[in-house]
Amino acid sequence: MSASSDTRPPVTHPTPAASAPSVGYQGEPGAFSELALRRWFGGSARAVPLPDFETVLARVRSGEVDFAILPVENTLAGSVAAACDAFLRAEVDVAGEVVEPIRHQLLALPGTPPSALRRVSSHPVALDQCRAFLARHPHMRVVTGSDTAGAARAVAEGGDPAAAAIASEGAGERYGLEVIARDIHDRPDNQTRFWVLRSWGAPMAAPQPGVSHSMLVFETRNEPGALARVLRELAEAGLNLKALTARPAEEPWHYRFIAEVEGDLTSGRGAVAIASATPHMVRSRVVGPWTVRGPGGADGVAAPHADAAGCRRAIDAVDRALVRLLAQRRDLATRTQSLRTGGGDLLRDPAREAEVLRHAAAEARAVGLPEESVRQLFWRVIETCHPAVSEAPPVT
Ligand SMILES: O=C(O)C(=O)C[C@]1(C(=O)O)C=C[C@@H](O)C=C1
Repeated sequence: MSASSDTRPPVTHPTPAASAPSVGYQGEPGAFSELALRRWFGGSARAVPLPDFETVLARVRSGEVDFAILPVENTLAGSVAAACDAFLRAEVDVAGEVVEPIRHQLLALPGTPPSALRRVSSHPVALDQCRAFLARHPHMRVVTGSDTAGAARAVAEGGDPAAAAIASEGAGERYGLEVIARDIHDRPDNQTRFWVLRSWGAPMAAPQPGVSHSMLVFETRNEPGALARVLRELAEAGLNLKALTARPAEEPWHYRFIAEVEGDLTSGRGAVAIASATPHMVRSRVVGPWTVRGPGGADGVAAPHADAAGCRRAIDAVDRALVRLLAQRRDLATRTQSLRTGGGDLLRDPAREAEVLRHAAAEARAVGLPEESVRQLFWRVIETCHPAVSEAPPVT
């Protein structure tokens, strides 16, 4: 793989006309996909739980939901095959990517001693991330279910003290379960990548900062070197190959490849690479570009670490990102002010400030932060972005 530095302008990020988009996800409330969609869309988005990946894709394709979120790869369990296959069958666009830290908890009815547990259920991809824990507890029979939060709900509703589920702490809180064993995933830096999907042709809005990523979906001729020739065109264009996924095409022993690269395949050297690779491909389509958010993503938030020094480095990275976001916010606020006043004196808008504080409080509630404290912090944020605004916050 070759390194690349992306100096192109920011990727255009989709935002639907409505301020609170609807976002479909597979699973039940409390699923990791719901956490991921909150990271991308914030607390005000309407999360729409759906039974399976096919339904998620069908809903976003038909426009019944504005966006969808799809788990595509986990650092321990690898590609989420069913999600990739559903994506390959649907004509949808990737609008963004979220990298979400995944922390699994063993959940059971409150007061259950660990020795009483006989059965543990969860999504198979989640079970794959907790292999060492499950191997250490062979007295628990492993049962696969259709999602983590659904498994937690079933334990709560079933009332069986021998039953446990593996799911997020949030799912445990939602369904009134207790954490019996904490952080049981095989590595502390466990993460999943999710694609944010939209139907082709959905409106695009404000550009987002960050490195753009895009993908080539293709099939090759069944001949020696066909895949290597396509990949060489990408490498020679200086595009870093981030992930290569192979899924079976319908015809026996034929494959469909998803090559994800850092860079834009729709313009410049990326488009030239695609033109050169075309003779080596049977079918192909380019998807994206999009930006990445979350640990290891383009917004610079660091991954979780096992030791305190690693955590502090991660905190430092988060703090740097926060300050950069503040500078970005100040620039936007300054521009808003000048558009509102036609370049005149700074003018406060108490109604808008109240709205900003309300949004921040809603966001805080969604991620479990103390609302009042975040509200006050945001008053200081408005102040910091506008030194001229320094009075007490409006009462809402
Ligand atoms: O939204 C605006 O009109 C702004 O000027 C930005 C902003 C803010 O920082 O959020 C700043 C001052 C106004 O009183 C209201 C909001």
